[in-house]
Amino acid sequence: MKSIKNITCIGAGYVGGPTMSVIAQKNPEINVTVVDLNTERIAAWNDSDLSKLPVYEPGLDEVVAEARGRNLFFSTDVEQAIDQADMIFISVNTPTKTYGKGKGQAADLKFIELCARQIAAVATSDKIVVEKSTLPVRTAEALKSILHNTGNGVNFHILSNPEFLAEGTAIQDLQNPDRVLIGGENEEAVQALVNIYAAWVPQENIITTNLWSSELSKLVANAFLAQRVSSINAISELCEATGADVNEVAFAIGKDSRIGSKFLKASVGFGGSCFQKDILNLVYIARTYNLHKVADYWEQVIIMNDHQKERFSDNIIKTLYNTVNGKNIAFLGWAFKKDTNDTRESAAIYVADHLLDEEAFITVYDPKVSAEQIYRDLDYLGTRSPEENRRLVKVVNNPYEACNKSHAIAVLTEWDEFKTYDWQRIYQNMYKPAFVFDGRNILNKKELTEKGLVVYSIGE
Ligand SMILES: NC(=O)c1ccc[n+]([C@@H]2O[C@H](COP(=O)([O-])OP(=O)(O)OC[C@H]3O[C@@H](n4cnc5c(N)ncnc54)[C@H](O)[C@@H]3O)[C@@H](O)[C@H]2O)c1
Ligand SMILES: O=c1ccn([C@@H]2O[C@H](COP(=O)(O)OP(=O)(O)O[C@H]3O[C@H](CO)[C@@H](O)[C@H](O)[C@H]3O)[C@@H](O)[C@H]2O)c(=O)[nH]1
Repeated sequence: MKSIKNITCIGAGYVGGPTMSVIAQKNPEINVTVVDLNTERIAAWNDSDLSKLPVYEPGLDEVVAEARGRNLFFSTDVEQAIDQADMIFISVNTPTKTYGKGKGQAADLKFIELCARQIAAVATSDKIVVEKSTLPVRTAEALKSILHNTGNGVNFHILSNPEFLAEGTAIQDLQNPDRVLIGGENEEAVQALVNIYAAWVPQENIITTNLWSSELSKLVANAFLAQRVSSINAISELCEATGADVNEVAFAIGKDSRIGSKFLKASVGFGGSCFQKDILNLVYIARTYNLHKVADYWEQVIIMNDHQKERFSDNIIKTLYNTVNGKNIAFLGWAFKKDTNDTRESAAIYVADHLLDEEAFITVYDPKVSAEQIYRDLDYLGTRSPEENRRLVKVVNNPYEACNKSHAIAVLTEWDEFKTYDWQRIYQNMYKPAFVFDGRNILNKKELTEKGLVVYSIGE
């Protein structure tokens, strides 16, 4: 197989953009073109002002500055990029289906299929097609079927190469991955992709498996990670009932090297575009194989997460004397975790929706999320009219303004800056008792209590 000179990635989102930037940075001799149908997104990737990149990730601007225009290109010309490429990554979205069979659980593969059909229609030379998107196990079979039936004599090899980066630490994760996973049948094709990663990843961290193990491992990794969060969140409720402290319990059990200390932070519930979607997908797959006990087991991870979000907003309502009607609740944070502008499935959306049902007024401050995005998230739920969402929810650029004249503050994202605020000043400008609900256990409860605030944390 000839060496790879041109890579194309279809999908310039949270995965395609950062992943290809790092591949281009580490392989200056390979031309990497990232294409997307979304012209606005591509324009933002090409913006000379690096603060306008469509994805906020610490360190991403530097990588883009180094590679863009040299061997990293962003374009809307999907067909040309497909035709030129030796290797094509498919990194498009695979959301949960919102219609038809499998609605609410199965992954919607229409974007993936569209890519395969477009590759089949355009390709005039042999290609390696890499599944970068997270996909149900055995999706490669469907891709093969579409690509191998073009009748135009072009050969396709399909690889699975799931991405394990976490948002907020994407560049660090990409530059120093715990492992790179490559699944495939054709040894030369596998080796071609190994070579690309070997430019910076030690060989022992590049794992090769069969296609199905690779596809399934991605879903399983997310299920295991999310399961740890739901497990500690389940224990947080028991801590609140018994006088134990979940932070102490997590620390104590995490010291056992068999358990480990990571991913044991109790919270208002996990969010993000992946955990829920991928577990629902795993549950759906298990059910299609009639493995109902397996499906029920993993479904509990989601059930517990929904319960945790609901418990958080219920506690706010209960503490505020059983009504938040007409009261001002300040939200610190809207993103699903710190250091990202991504809000997909953020716990903040569901907590807000619950409080708005109770006719609270909410003022949101998030250092990276725009007002348009916050309203889009609420409108998407369809619980109330867009006008009503705008009447009840205000978005501000200053945290002190958000907290001013509030009856309660809810911390929904663990942004570092929240810890360094002048909490005395915040206290002075709030209605009393001045309640704080720390959904991330990041604030210094003792200090805030001394200043007069009444602080509720998770699992304490
Ligand atoms: N976000 C993460 O942290 C993360 C991490 C690992 C894996 N994943 C997986 O990676 C995949 C992509 O996730 P994402 O967060 O980057 O999604 P995203 O929505 O940010 O980006 C997907 C992009 O693909 C584009 N697209 C869709 N169909 C297209 C087509 N036919 N031609 C050209 N462009 C097209 C969309 O316009 C969009 O910009 C998903 O399967 C996801 O599960 C995501
Ligand atoms: O101890 C913890 C750890 C995480 N979270 C929450 O869990 C969610 C997910 O966090 P994280 O996993 O750090 O971010 P993601 O970007 O969603 O990354 C996950 O999902 C990606 C998409 O598939 C995978 O690539 C990553 O490996 C996997 O960590 C966030 O809301 C976090 O606040 C907690 O509440 N407690």
